[in-house]
Amino acid sequence: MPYQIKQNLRKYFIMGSQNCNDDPVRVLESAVKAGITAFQFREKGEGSLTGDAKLELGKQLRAICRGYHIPFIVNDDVSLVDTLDADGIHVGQDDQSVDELRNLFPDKIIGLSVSNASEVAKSPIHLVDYIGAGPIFSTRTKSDAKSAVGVEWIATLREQFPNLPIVGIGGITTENAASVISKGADGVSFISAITMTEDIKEAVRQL
Ligand SMILES: Cc1ncc(COP(=O)(O)OP(=O)(O)O)c(N)n1
Ligand SMILES: Cc1nc(C(=O)O)sc1CCOP(=O)(O)O
Ligand SMILES: [Mg+2]
Repeated sequence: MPYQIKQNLRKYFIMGSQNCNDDPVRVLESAVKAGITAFQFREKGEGSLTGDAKLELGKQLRAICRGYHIPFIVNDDVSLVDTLDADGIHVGQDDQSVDELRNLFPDKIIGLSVSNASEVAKSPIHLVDYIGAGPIFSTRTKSDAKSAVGVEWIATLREQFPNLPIVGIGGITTENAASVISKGADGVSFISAITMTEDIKEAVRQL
């Protein structure tokens, strides 16, 4: 794996066309130029693309990440991993199992969401490359998001897993990102902090 996962989690941008008011290709280009360290293609939810249109957008976004040497991770959609030659996949508790994914993709990055202790207890944490912890703050971006768990969830995970790469997610903004890092996260992941800002360069700098 050519990436140093902890460093690459530092400013982890997630996005699909449904999140963007502007052209998603331009949004990602601005974000990578501004210094994001990883990208997740999450074409999901109301207004999202499907079929060939999703694939075509994925190809364009994948090419941008390749050009800037940042990991391109797909959300949920296992079929896209090989088709887009993604660097990895992010799944949640209700998606394809990590055990199956690790068998399918021994050398890819696998990220898993965990929101509470019981999810941790039933997850094969030893098989994943990083965990997404959240929602740390309340979010309006994901309609089925759980209730906010707060920054203490990061501290709890860090105590239990001193070396595991951890990224916070959910409601993370330029104002609160530092509080997530201060509790032990390796990085922050965010959608609206970039897709809803007027100034992507400045938002990435502050994040
Ligand atoms: C980095 C990161 N963390 C958590 C999630 C959420 O994944 P999931 O619970 O599977 O929800 P969806 O994103 O699939 O709606 C994530 N995508 N990325
Ligand atoms: C995709 C996603 N997953 C979450 C989780 O808690 O697992 S919260 C979330 C949405 C993050 O968007 P924003 O940065 O705009 O709040
Ligand atoms: Mg999922």
